[in-house]
Amino acid sequence: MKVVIIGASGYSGAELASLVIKHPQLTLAGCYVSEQSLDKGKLLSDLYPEHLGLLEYPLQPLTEPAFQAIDKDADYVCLCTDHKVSVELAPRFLAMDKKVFDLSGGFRLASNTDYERYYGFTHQHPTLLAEAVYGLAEWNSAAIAKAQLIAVAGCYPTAALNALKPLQQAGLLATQPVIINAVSGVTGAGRKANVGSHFCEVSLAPYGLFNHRHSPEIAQQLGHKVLFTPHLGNFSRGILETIYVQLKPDVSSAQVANAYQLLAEQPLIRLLGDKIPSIKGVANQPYVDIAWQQQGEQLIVIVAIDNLLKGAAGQALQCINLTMGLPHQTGLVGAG
Ligand SMILES: NC(=O)C1=CN([C@@H]2O[C@H](COP(=O)(O)OP(=O)(O)OC[C@H]3O[C@@H](n4cnc5c(N)ncnc54)[C@H](OP(=O)(O)O)[C@@H]3O)[C@@H](O)[C@H]2O)C=CC1
Ligand SMILES: CC(=O)N[C@@H](CCC(=O)OP(=O)(O)O)C(=O)O
Repeated sequence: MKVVIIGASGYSGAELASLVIKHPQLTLAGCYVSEQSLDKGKLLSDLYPEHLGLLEYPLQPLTEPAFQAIDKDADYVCLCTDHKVSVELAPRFLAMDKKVFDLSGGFRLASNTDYERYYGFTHQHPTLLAEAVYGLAEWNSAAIAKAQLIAVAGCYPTAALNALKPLQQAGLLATQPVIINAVSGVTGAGRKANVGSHFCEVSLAPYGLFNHRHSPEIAQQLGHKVLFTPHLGNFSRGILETIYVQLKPDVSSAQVANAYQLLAEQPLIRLLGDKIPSIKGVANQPYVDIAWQQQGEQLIVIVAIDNLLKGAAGQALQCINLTMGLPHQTGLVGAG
């Protein structure tokens, strides 16, 4: 399959390019940036010297001739662009009958009202919200395999949902909101310059209190209320979430362990038992690491992912694998 990446100069786009190029059954058919991009014409490896010798791909401006070339040459289009840009671009590629993998939040929520409230824009293609399949690979694999538009799950939601869905499905959550405290590395904020993610400014601080766009995404997919607070930490990549769960009365530790057995055979999920997940354990890895401890009705779940891999490019590749009938981990673990 031939894959093009729109927004290839960004952190998630470049990560995805580096995965596609090593995948045994994919060809990287083009790397695109905006028509006005300061990076157009540069090689991806000029921007990311760690990929020297691997990503010698020119960054092409997304012009009308580029759209025609994509129509002719590509099977899959990956949008590694801002939400609003993705909302504009996806219908164009869907009309060309391409499969579209959108890494933004542009098609993840069901309601246009939530776009206005949490994203600050009115969705221009609300009918596609019902058509888009949520790309949380372990939980939605059958629908992803058949979908034309995949809304790859958000980074914080990927960690939270893998940690909480087993408990929710087993009916173990009490009615109180689940409290999610999350810390992300700075690549989560994207590559372009901005004071908030400047080296000298970042320490450790919460943001998006009560109104982060991942709150409705997690609640919608979990079917349970959450109180989600992200923090920005002074490291490059990785997300760690400490999640406080009130269990229903008399839920035993065996019931909790049984609930997580649902994930035990998943190749990209690691249940760590009595080891504690950490950023170090997942940085540059495609896995979700999960562990928990229980005291009576209180459960603390710790979950960690790499925001650019399982939280973005890795999960996008996992979704591509599913549409091709390949195992989840092809191109992500070992020789594929
Ligand atoms: N970083 C992360 O950890 C994660 C990011 N995501 C999502 O993925 C998307 C990309 O994020 P990230 O990689 O961090 O973003 P970056 O800001 O690092 O990259 C954005 C990319 O989009 C390009 N771009 C901007 N405007 C256009 C346009 N009109 N047409 C084509 N290309 C354009 C940029 O290049 P240029 O401006 O030079 O044209 C750049 O290549 C976002 O929606 C984000 O929410 C999802 C999960 C995790
Ligand atoms: C540290 C940081 O700024 N993180 C971003 C989330 C990462 C991202 O781009 O979000 P999606 O997974 O929804 O695409 C934020 O809080 O908006």
